[in-house]
Amino acid sequence: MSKLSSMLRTEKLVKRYGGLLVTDSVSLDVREGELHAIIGPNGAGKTTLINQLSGELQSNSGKVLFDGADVTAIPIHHRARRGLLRSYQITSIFEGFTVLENTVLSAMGAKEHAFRFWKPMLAREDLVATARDALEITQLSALADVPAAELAYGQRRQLELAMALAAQPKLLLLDEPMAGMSVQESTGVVEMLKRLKGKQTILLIEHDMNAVFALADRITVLVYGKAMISGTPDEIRNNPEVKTVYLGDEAIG
Ligand SMILES: Nc1ncnc2c1ncn2[C@@H]1O[C@H](COP(=O)(O)OP(=O)(O)OP(=O)(O)O)[C@@H](O)[C@H]1O
Repeated sequence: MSKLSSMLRTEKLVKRYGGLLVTDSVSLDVREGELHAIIGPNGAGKTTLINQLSGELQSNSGKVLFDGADVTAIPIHHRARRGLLRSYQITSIFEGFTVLENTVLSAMGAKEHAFRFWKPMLAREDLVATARDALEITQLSALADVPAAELAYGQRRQLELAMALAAQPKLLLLDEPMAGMSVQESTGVVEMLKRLKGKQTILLIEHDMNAVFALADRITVLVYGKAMISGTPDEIRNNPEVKTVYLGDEAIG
């Protein structure tokens, strides 16, 4: 696949709640290798759209095409198994297991039906190597042997990301990965995403405009459920319609 090919595409995707059209015929294109951000004012429909992509919500009409296949009717866990993964969708963290063990479990779950071929977890060198890479990217290596129960909030969120990466998804859906984090922890996530850029296809929803404009290869602006425009950060920043939407909000970019 070339870099410009689509990893995820939607065609005229629709979600209605009664008379309320929350996703209004959205056609989106996330290319292989890019970090694509979705921004939009509160209530624009970002969370609804990501739920439709992950499979948590069924769409009323339209299509979700992932890695060349139509996954519109495919349930959430099967989408994840094909490599369309949302970070918090990872099996919950096992409190008594260490950071490394939790991450190895996630790597294992992605490769085979977990526990089917049970062996001592840390004897699986291939999985341990994958897990250690994920811990390095998320800067959790120093905490590898710490039980999950002892992690602070921000570190748990980092562990979720590490576990998501260890599952080696083809596309990672990240819904506000910095929410609830301290400034220092958020900076850590931005740095991590910079390191991942180009290596991992990511669809990011994030309210922090500075982070979005610093990170994204392309941005789609969602307004009242419609994809108003997709483009590079510069194209979005200089678009008069986008400026109008964000008028009164802090300056974007
Ligand atoms: N289950 C539901 N039933 C009815 N209306 C809903 C439901 N879920 C969301 N909505 C409505 O759909 C619209 C879009 O909501 P959504 O949470 O997707 O927006 P958002 O862009 O993620 O917002 P925010 O930036 O505030 O998180 C809102 O008007 C919301 O009230």
